[in-house]
Amino acid sequence: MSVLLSATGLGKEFRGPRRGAPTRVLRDVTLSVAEGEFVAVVGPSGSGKSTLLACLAGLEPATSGRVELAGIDLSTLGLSGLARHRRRTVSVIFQAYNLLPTLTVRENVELPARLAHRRPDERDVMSALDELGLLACADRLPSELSGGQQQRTAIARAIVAATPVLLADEPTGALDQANGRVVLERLAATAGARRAVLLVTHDLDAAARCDRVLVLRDGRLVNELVSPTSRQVFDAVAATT
Ligand SMILES: Nc1ncnc2c1ncn2[C@@H]1O[C@H](COP(=O)(O)OP(=O)(O)OP(=O)(O)O)[C@@H](O)[C@H]1O
Repeated sequence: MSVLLSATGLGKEFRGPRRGAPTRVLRDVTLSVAEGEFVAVVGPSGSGKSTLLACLAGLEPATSGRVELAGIDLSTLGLSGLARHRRRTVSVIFQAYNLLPTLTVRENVELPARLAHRRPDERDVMSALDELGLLACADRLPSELSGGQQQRTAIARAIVAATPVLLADEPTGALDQANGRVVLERLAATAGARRAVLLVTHDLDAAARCDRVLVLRDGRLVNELVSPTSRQVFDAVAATT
C-alpha cells in the first residue's frame, strides 16, 4: 500500500521572543502512514502531539528532517506551492475547530470544495451532516452551535473534503460517548476508503480503535502498538510518566 504521509528524522524547535536556547519540541521523529491506515498519536500533555500534527500538515516548518505529504517533500515547495499542495492533499480537524464564523454549518462543510474550485457533492454533504447529527443545524452559524456541534461540523468538513490525508487533533474532545463513537466510526470508514487518517488524542479508547498507536514522550516516539486494547494503550502512556 502506498505511503501517503511520512516524517523522517523530524525535529522542531521554537525560538522564544528573547535570546536564549530554543525549545526543542520534536526530536528525530520518524513515522509513516499508508493509505487505508488509521493511526493514533498519544502521549502526556506537552509531549509535542499538536506540534507533530502541525508539522505533518505543513502548517509548521520542520527545523530538521523531512515531511512528505502524498509523495512530496514539503521543504521543496514555496509558500504558494505549499498552500496548493495542502489544499489538494490534507484536511485538518483542529482542536479549536477553525470554523468560519460568517458561514453556516453547511457552507463551512462545503468550503474546501469551493476553495478548490469544485462544486461540492450535495449527497456527500448531506450524508455527512446526517451521520454526524447536524441536519437540524445545517443553516445555523457556528456561534449558534454547542461546542460538540462545532466539533462535528469541523469533522464533517474534513470528511467531505475527501483529501488523501486527514489529520485530527482531539476530534472527540468535546463529544459525549455516543457522538464520539459515531465520529470514530466515520474516521475509521474514511481510512477504509483508502485515505490515511492520523489522530492525536488523550482518549485511550479512541486510540484503541486505531490500527496502530504511536506513543510520544518529550518529543520522541518511544513506542508503537499494533491493534492494541485500551489497557495496553493505558499502560504504554503510563510508562511515559
Ligand atoms: N508556537 C510555539 N512556541 C513556543 N513553544 C511552543 C509553541 N507551540 C508549542 N510549544 C511548546 O511545545 C511543547 C509541546 O506542545 P504541544 O501543544 O505540541 O503538546 P501536546 O502534546 O499536543 O499537548 P496537549 O496534550 O496538552 O495538547 C509545549 O511545551 C509547548 O509549550
